[in-house]
Amino acid sequence: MNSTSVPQPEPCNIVIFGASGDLTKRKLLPALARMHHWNLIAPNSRITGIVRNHEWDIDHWRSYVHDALQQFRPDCLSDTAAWQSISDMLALTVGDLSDAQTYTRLQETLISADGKTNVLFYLAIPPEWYERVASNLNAAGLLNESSGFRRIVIEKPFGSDLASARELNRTLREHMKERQIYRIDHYLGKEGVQNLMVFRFANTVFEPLWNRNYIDHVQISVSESLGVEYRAGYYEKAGALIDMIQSHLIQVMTLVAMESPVSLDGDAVRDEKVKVLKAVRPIPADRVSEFAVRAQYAGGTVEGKRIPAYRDEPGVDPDSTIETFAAIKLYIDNWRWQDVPFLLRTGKRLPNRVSEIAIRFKRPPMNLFSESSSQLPQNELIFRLHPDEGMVYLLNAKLPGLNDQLRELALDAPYAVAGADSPEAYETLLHDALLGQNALFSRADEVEESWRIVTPVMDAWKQKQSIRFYEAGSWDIPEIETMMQGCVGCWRDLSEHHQHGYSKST
Ligand SMILES: NC(=O)C1=CN([C@@H]2O[C@H](COP(=O)(O)OP(=O)(O)OC[C@H]3O[C@@H](n4cnc5c(N)ncnc54)[C@H](OP(=O)(O)O)[C@@H]3O)[C@@H](O)[C@H]2O)C=CC1
Ligand SMILES: O=C1O[C@H](COP(=O)(O)O)[C@@H](O)[C@H](O)[C@H]1O
Repeated sequence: MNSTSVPQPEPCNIVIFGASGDLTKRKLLPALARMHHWNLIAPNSRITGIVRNHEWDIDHWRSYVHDALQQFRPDCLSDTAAWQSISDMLALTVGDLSDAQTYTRLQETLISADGKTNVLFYLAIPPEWYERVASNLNAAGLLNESSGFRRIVIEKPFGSDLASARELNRTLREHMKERQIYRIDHYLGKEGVQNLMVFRFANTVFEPLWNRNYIDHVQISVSESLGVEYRAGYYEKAGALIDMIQSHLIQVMTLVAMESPVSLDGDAVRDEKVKVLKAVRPIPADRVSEFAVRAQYAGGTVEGKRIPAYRDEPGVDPDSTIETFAAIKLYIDNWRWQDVPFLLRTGKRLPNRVSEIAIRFKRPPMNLFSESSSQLPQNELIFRLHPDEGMVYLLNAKLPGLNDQLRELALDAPYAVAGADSPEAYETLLHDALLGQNALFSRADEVEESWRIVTPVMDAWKQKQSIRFYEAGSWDIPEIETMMQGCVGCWRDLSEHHQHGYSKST
């Protein structure tokens, strides 16, 4: 990354609640180490871990951080001086989240620089603790901004339905202002997702086509080969609809659909996203099966490995009807998008890991080349997020030679720039949170609207005592094809050979 043009945030106390947890180890510590590497953590900053295990002391915390980096970011340890400087930033507070003393002790660890005491609280803890921790922080005076900024980062899930999300937002705002709350959605930190906004609003070429006159439909797909891993407890309550669609996929959809914001200011961007969400047509409660499909993986083979059924995974109810695959069709009732389907799908234990956003254009009004092809393949613009980031534009061209045959031409533009080191989503988002830039974080009303959109589907699925299965490692979910009725072509084929955008999804 070219860090010379990237602003360095002010010195800050970065306080991690849940320092001994999985998210801290796999995502936060590696991200902080990389930010340190790029000089994006100001000297005189401090990283304070909060743990409840009284056997931990500062040496234990230091060696824990070292081990985490060894495992997930060994490059950040190659320079002894760099590690020493990270190690010098570390501080530890031991105490339970429910104990007022924990917050008093934390207060004592905070350091000031340049006359300010800035604090970013990262709540890497079970969500049922968010309200209580916010209340305890407030009671201890730790959210008062008289000596510097006080911001709080929380992780999804933001509630478990519309009512609980509203209640969470209401309670958090009893203790702090909305602008102090950073609801993280790591999809918004992905380079490929941010590129969507740049592509749309820094170019003139496609924006005139970006509407119902030219676009037939939009497909947003996140296919994972992994299963639920160690998170069955959480997943059994969430399922694919809430885990991925209610948050990440709907967020991505808003960036595809929104109008140009008046600026990149957080509220300017989020105002436009909320307008999209508010325009999403409610799914009729009695017709959910036309708009949404769910399934659960049975045993099978993924990437050459035998995989047990979801119901046989540790921590999963043997009769579980939780979906590991979900697809949903949404319409945005506004001038630009009237009657253009937005098709969102995601699942675990599918054949491979592919994420992409595909904009499928309408067919030409007539086919001059009918002798050589009965139906022209449709033009398609694909933003790839995984396995590699980039854009592909699928066009029809002439097959070279003395014939009038056509071929599909893929203008393939990888996103990576030789030698460039792209930031991970958590690096981008932590950097933004330290700078006070909240455009890539979800606002309360966005979260609530997303819950509103999925509520009829959640309700309908809760009432059903059965679920259909797909073999792990397969796309054997034919029901999703009926969602494509009226659309040009089929779902895109995400299998290995096609993932670079060369697919002929007729
Ligand atoms: N892990 C991930 O990839 C993702 C996580 N999230 C969200 O991030 C948050 C953290 O998740 P994750 O790291 O996986 O969870 P873990 O269960 O691995 O970690 C939870 C942390 O909270 C601490 N904790 C729990 N109760 C208390 C208490 N009473 N007092 C002090 N500390 C306490 C735990 O301490 P102890 O070690 O002592 O138990 C542990 O450090 C959750 O909200 C989750 O939904 C969101 C997306 C992805
Ligand atoms: O938030 C989550 O995202 C991951 C998928 O993220 P990706 O960046 O690997 O595409 C998903 O596996 C997990 O279940 C979900 O909670």
